[in-house]
Amino acid sequence: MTSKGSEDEHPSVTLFRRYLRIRTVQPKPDYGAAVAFLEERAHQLGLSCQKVEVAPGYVVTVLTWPGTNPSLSSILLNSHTDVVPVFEEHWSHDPFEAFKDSEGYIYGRGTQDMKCVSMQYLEAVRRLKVEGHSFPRTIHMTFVPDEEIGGHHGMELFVERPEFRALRAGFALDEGLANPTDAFTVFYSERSVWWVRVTSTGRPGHGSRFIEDTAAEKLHKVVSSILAFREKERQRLQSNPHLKEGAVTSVNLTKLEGGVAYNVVPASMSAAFDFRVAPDVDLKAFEEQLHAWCQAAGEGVTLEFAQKWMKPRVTPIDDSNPWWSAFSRVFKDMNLTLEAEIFPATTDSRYLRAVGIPALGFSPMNCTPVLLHDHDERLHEAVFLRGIDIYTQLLPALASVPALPSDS
Ligand SMILES: CSCC[C@H](NC=O)C(=O)O
Ligand SMILES: [Zn+2]
Ligand SMILES: [Zn+2]
Repeated sequence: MTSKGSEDEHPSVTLFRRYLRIRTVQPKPDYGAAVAFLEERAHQLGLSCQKVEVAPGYVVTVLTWPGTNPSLSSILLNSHTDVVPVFEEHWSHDPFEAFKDSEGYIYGRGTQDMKCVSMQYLEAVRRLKVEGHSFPRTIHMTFVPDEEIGGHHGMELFVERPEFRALRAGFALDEGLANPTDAFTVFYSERSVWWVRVTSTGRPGHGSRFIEDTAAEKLHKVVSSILAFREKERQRLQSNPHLKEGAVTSVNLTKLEGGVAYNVVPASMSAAFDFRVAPDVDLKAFEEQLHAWCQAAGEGVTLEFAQKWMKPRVTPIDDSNPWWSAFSRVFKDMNLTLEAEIFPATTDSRYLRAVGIPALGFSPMNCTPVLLHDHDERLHEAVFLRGIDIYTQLLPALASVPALPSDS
């Protein structure tokens, strides 16, 4: 049993565990320490390192391995540096110690989401460089802040910057999810996040009376309509084995607010919903449906958006897309099974796809339960190391895709 790394530990695993110990945990991530760590890696690997401060205190770090043909567009390997908070009392080990048990499981916040991927990119590049390879296309590794709370101080701003355009990204890889089976999952689109607050107003009065037109009754109607829709989508998913989670629209009631006392009927109450809208849904019609449910509940029921993504995009997964052909060919050649899905939640890939860059979400973790944002998030060191092998095959294939019409 070891918790700190031992003589015979693979150096890539030791590096991964060092990165896990940096507390880039929301809501107060230590971004400075992460950037310093990445600068050190750039130095070690002989890569240039650019720091782009997209908002005060929010730095995007870009490590670049130049290709031999600068006229070609580049490959962007993206990962976020922040991680979500923990409920420490529910963890078997300190989530920021990077404890490794006797079987080789590494426990820690970010082991799956997504410090593993950041280190796998770096270690694959290191290995390829050491072996003396070079490829036509430039490879940029971007390490972005703020993803876990929406990327509004990260990728959303970065894609608008001249420094981003100067990267000339032709294709991007970003995060995916673990797969508990022997197969790997790749994500070619994602659902649109809509956070909706419904506010209902009505007549107040004494809690002992049958007051007409109360805020609570009307809010109840809206909640019922939305939860009935939820059930319909749930059934649709459950009854069709070909449908995966990302292909239907989900919604959860996540907050109920209002009221001041047991015996005072409040004049206002609200409910908050987290919608994830499937990419084939007509968003205009869906918004009209939401308004219709509010209207049907009565007077004085309104809705507002805290998040409203309106640019769903799908990266083609057929041979019309040369990036897909190169990506999927590697899995065929390695005899690995790949399952293509729509990402059920939200990642920074949406910003990349929205500015026209084809992007695939991929975190090389098979035979691994999905534990992102969960207690005891962990990854087996062998799965982590296998991921480096996979990128060591993927990067040459992607960075050698011949010139495309979009390159000129
Ligand atoms: C509105 S942005 C929220 C982003 C977050 N991403 C990862 O978990 C998510 O809830 O999907
Ligand atoms: Zn993530
Ligand atoms: Zn996350």
